[in-house]
Amino acid sequence: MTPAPIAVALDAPDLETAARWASLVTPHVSTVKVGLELYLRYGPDVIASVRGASGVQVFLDLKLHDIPNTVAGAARAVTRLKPSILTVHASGGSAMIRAAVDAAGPQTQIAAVTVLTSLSEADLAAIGLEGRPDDSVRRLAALAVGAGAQALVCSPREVAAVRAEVGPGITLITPGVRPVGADTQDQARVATPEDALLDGADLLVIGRPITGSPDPGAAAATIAAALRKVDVSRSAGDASRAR
Ligand SMILES: O=C(O)c1cc(=O)[nH]c(=O)n1[C@@H]1O[C@H](COP(=O)(O)O)[C@@H](O)[C@H]1O
Repeated sequence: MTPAPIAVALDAPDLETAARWASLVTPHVSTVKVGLELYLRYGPDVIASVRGASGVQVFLDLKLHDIPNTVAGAARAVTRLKPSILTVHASGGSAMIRAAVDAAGPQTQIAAVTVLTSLSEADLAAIGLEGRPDDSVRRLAALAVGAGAQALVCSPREVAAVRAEVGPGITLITPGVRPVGADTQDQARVATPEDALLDGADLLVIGRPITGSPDPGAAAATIAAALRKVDVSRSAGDASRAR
């Protein structure tokens, strides 16, 4: 069966746990995501450990955010690890995003994180981004694509608006995904896996709803099966769909 378009966030305190989660979920999902916790503790070797024998795609989520020269150097430094995706913050600006795109190897897509899914409208106002999150997300999405980003990270709440803004060729990645009834934890802008897919997401980042389960393999399989039932022909922007 084709693995579901899910990147499981391996936010684990130790490598053994991360590698175990990766091996349990990889029959069901296309991608595993290594973030700051694992990478800062174990360094580049963590990539090979979680990739294992399965050859699953590895998404390296370092959320680079610095001056263009520094980000280019950092992107070059991880090129040999061949992550399928590497994140940068879109708010680093056009020149920084362009530098990352130019420095990343051909096998790595640069994904620009628009507005963190943990931020509510009030949080955004407090950092000077007044108005609806959609507006900031759309503006940053357009900027990032203009700078050459091939992928964007946004919440599933905005993914339809972002798809309308950037068109079909850009990979849209949505964290902030919670199955019905799951605890939202520190995520502020969330939606269900089914809604994220229907609204045009290409890859769903899901961590604790899978890794916090007593059986991460079964949790991944359940969400993957639910996504297989989604009729993506009822696609983004279908205003008739109840929200
Ligand atoms: O870039 C990301 O992956 C990311 C961007 C964002 O806006 N929000 C967000 O939650 N993430 C990551 O997505 C994962 C979500 O994990 P859960 O909340 O456990 O499903 C974490 O690893 C976050 O670092």
